[in-house]
Amino acid sequence: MDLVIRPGAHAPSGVLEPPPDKSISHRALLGALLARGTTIVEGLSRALDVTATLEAIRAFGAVVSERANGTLEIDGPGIEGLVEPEGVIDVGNSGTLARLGLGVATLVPGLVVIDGDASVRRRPMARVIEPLRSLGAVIDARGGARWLPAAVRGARLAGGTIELRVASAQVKSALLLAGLGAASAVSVVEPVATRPHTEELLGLLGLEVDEEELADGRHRVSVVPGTPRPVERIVVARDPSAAAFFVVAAAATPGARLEVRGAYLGPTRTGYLDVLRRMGAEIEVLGRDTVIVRGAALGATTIVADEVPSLIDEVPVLAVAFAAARGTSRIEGAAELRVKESDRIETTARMLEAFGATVETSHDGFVVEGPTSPSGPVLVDSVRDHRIAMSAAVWAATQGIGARIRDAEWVATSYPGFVDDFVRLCEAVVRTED
Ligand SMILES: O=C(O)C1=C[C@@H](OP(=O)(O)O)[C@@H](O)[C@H](O)C1
Ligand SMILES: C=C(OP(=O)(O)O)C(=O)O
Repeated sequence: MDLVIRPGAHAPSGVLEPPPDKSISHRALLGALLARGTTIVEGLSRALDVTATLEAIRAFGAVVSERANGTLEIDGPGIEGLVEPEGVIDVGNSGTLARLGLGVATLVPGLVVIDGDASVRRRPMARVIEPLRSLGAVIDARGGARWLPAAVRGARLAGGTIELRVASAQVKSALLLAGLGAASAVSVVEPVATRPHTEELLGLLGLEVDEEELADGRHRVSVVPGTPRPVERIVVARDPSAAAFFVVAAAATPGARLEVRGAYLGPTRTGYLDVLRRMGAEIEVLGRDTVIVRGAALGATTIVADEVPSLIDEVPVLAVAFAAARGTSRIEGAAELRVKESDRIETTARMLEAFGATVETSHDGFVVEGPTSPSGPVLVDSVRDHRIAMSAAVWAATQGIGARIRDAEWVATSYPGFVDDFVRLCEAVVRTED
């Protein structure tokens, strides 16, 4: 489906309550699965990636019922009661479910086969499979244990310390979840701290989780194996990464004002706010979860490797801010972008070029010469990557130009209500075409 945006929209303004956080939603469901008893999950994301996790926990033995008010009541079998799924676990487009699912599968007695769509089949799995195997997991996968589909045979793992080369919350999470059934503690050392949602969940489930900042700047997290106790209620915070499309567009437009309410604002998720601040936008955080954005004429900046985990999913839309800013902006140390839903170094560059921007890519980042003054209409291929589609839509709106975004239905991967929020906040007139 193509999204056709008529000329005449404007930068987002008003109040945004972003959708529920995708990362936290995945964890809430896995927590409800691994704790034996009933958990109420409030405000779960309806993103397709999370729907895949909901199906997965059902296949592992959770019983899920939806209440009239939209909250979910989940009866989890607990680690001891996990069941061997009848069919393949289909992760769809979700790298998070693929990686965390490999960790959980080691706890399941019997065989678990995990597969996903064409994009997930291209994403690296050795980064999870190799360390799990080193703890005793029995896993095989396509291409010499590098790609999905993968097959896991439940086994009791040994404890130990794993030192990761890539900063990945997904890999860390897979190891911590698998560690729940290990013979002794599992520790993960990551080069830079990544999002802590699995650690937060395990703490909520009454498990012992330790964290330490090492002298060389790395971050160590350990979990002591144990039985999760059910949490009565998990309330999912709103998604700062979904908010980012509108926040960046407002920040890059002098005179625009946007208020975002209810978003998770933990330090590993808000790197993009720091970047926008140093580019000149006025960003104010009120209380625990409200952000007021006032747009400005932005100046150029450089994003360096250590910051990347705190804004990894926001890079396609931050690239729009780069293109709008005066001067040369760059991002480096971001090779991880090459192994997301698309190769986001190349696909972000193509998206910017469709608007007339000057971009040069490197192996681990790109450089953008701004400012760009796009004239419409523009044609952007989303390459079935939700974040490319949404970044292009908000940029077209800030410029008031017409745009056609191919395969825009993929926004539902993370933000099913995106088009509604876009139409309301940007006063956009849109139509969809098959
Ligand atoms: O753990 C998570 O929920 C996620 C971690 C990130 O991946 P990596 O940490 O593997 O880079 C991010 O890109 C993804 O959208 C969600
Ligand atoms: C990379 C993303 O998700 P995942 O890794 O779960 O597919 C994303 O949402 O941008």
